Amino acid sequence: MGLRYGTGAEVLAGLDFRLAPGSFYFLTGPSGAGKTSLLKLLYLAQRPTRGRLRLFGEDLSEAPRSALPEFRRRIGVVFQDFRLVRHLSAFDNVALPLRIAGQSDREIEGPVREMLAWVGLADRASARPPTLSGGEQQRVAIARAVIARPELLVADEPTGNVDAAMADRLIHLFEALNRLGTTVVVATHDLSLIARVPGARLMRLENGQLADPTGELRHPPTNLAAEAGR
Ligand SMILES: Nc1ncnc2c1ncn2[C@@H]1O[C@H](COP(=O)(O)OP(=O)(O)OP(=O)(O)O)[C@@H](O)[C@H]1O
Repeated sequence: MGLRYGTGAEVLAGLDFRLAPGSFYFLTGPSGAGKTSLLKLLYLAQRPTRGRLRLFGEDLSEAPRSALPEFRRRIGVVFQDFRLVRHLSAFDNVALPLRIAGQSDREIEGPVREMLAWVGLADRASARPPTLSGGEQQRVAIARAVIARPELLVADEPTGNVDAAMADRLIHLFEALNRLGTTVVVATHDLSLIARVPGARLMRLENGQLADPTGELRHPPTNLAAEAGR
C-alpha cells in the first residue's frame, strides 16, 4: 500500500501490515516519517493511492465516499490539532458522539460528567475551546474520542500537551478502552509513554516505510519496556 499527496513522491510506500483486532499499538518514528499520514489512512481521511485498505472486514479502498461516514462512526480519533467544535462547550464536544448515536440528554449527562471528571475537567464543562489551554483542549479531544467506545481508537500525539501525571491517567483510559475490546493505535515520540503499557506492540516508521526488514512488525515485539530502554 502506498500514499502520495498530489503529484509528489510517495510519503508512505510499500506498507503491508495487519492490525490484530483488540491490540494496543504505538506508532513511532522521526518527525516527517509519515505517522500522521498513516493514521489518516486508518481513520479514513485519506485513501491509499496504491494498494488496498481493509477495515472492519471490508475493502474500503474503492468504497464510495457516501459509505465512509458509517465506518468513521466506529473510529475514535484524537487529532494532533484537536479539532474541537469552537462554539460548543467542553461538555457538548464530549457529548457529540453519543448524540450522533441517538442517545437522549438524560442518558448522556452521567457518562459525559464522569468522563470530564476522569480527564480532570469537571469544573470546565461549560467552557468553550478557545478559552481552554492546549492541554485542556487535548483532554476534551481525548474524552470525545473514547466516550462512545469505538471499535478502533486512533490518537496522534495525544499526550503532547499534558504533564507526566496526566499522561499516565490518559494512557490508563486508553488501556481501559482496549480491555473492552477496542483496537488502539497511538502515535507518539514519547518513549516513557510506550514503556507504561507493557503489553503494547510497536510499529516504527522510517522514511515512509515501516521499518520491517524481517517481517517482525507484522508480529511486533511485545516487550516494549526493553524497546523503550534502548
Ligand atoms: N497534505 C499534505 N500535502 C502534501 N504533503 C504532505 C501533506 N501532509 C503531509 N505531507 C508530507 O508527508 C510527509 C509525512 O508527513 P506526516 O505528517 O505524515 O509525518 P509525521 O511522521 O506525522 O510527522 P510529525 O511527527 O512531525 O507529526 C512529510 O514529508 C510531509 O511534508
